Amino acid sequence: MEAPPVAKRQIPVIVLAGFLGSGKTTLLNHLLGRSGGTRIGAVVNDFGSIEIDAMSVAGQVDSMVSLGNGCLCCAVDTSELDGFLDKLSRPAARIDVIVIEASGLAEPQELIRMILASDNKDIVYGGLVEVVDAAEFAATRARHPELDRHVAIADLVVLNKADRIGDEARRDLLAELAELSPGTPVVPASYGRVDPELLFDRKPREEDTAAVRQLSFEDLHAADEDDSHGHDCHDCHDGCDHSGHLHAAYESIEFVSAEPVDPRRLMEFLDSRPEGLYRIKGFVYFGIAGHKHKFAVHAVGDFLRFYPSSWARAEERLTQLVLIGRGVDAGALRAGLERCRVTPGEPLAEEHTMWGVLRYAQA
Ligand SMILES: Nc1nc2c(ncn2[C@@H]2O[C@H](COP(=O)(O)OP(=O)(O)OP(=O)(O)O)[C@@H](O)[C@H]2O)c(=O)[nH]1
Repeated sequence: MEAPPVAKRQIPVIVLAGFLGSGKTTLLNHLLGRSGGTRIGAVVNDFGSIEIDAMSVAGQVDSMVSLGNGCLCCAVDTSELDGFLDKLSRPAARIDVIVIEASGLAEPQELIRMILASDNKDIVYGGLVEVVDAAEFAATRARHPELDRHVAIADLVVLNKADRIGDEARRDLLAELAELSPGTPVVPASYGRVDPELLFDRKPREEDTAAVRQLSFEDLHAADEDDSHGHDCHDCHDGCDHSGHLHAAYESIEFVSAEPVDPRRLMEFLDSRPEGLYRIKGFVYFGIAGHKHKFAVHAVGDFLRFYPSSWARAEERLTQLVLIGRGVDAGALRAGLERCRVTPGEPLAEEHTMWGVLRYAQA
């Protein structure tokens, strides 16, 4: 008798969602660092056209496709996402699990719908992980009741930034989340440090031979560069209705400067940021003696941190910022950032002007 055909294992596709700044990239980087022998393919969706998330993940994984400038959740049809999933599920990529990091304004149910509608037989929907910012959840939920729905459909809720709240707030939040999504596991975590086994089966690490080398970002990317262009909702003339989407009311403002940025002027800008400007992320180059390294910057609501790190060899010294907010005056914000630029011929500020920045620095 002929043996029954062995079912081909399908690659689970996990959606990693959560509101702006909740800690999705941090969690994804944690997973990538702790994946053992499991090869993770990542799809990263930045809201702004400067791909800050993609840059923050790229160093950790080489099997990644990146989609900037708009929410993947409102791609008109599924072919764009299918293209990404096809690349990552090619046998040569030897990927075990695919994680889609949604933009902080994406509608997870739309992404799930797209995965379920995919023609790709090599993949299977692997669940929704919703990251919740423990410190901001109450305020965010009040502004965006839609978030309740995201939590309700999650398969796993990560109550992130647990380090920023006390025991009582934690108990209250756990009770609230249990009410929103009865029966769904909720895992408190700091800096996204969850056990990867909660999301996928981890394989023991193989020896790093050429044969099992991860596909390089370029391998995947260069094959079809055009595929990496996102569908920008702001330019959407397809008649699809995104008005109920979280991102409908938000806009992103980008700033790039090859000239160094003046630390005092930047701190003045940051200290006076308007309330509607919920999220700032990117990298800053101050160029001041003793502080020439790369400063990642993150603002989430009132929270502000700089993270000094090294520039990659030959990396261009650039300041690249994405600001995301609603009801903000984009022109005024752009003008404010322009004032931070050190103009050609202007002497660089002295070292002590970095103090304002260093107060918010975290190693
Ligand atoms: N205190 C604290 N900060 C955290 C934690 N997790 C993430 N952060 C910080 O929160 C900020 C935002 O984290 P990201 O991982 O970039 O958040 P994100 O959800 O990917 O952000 P968007 O892509 O803009 O929606 C960064 O400054 C992180 O270092 C945590 O558990 N505790």
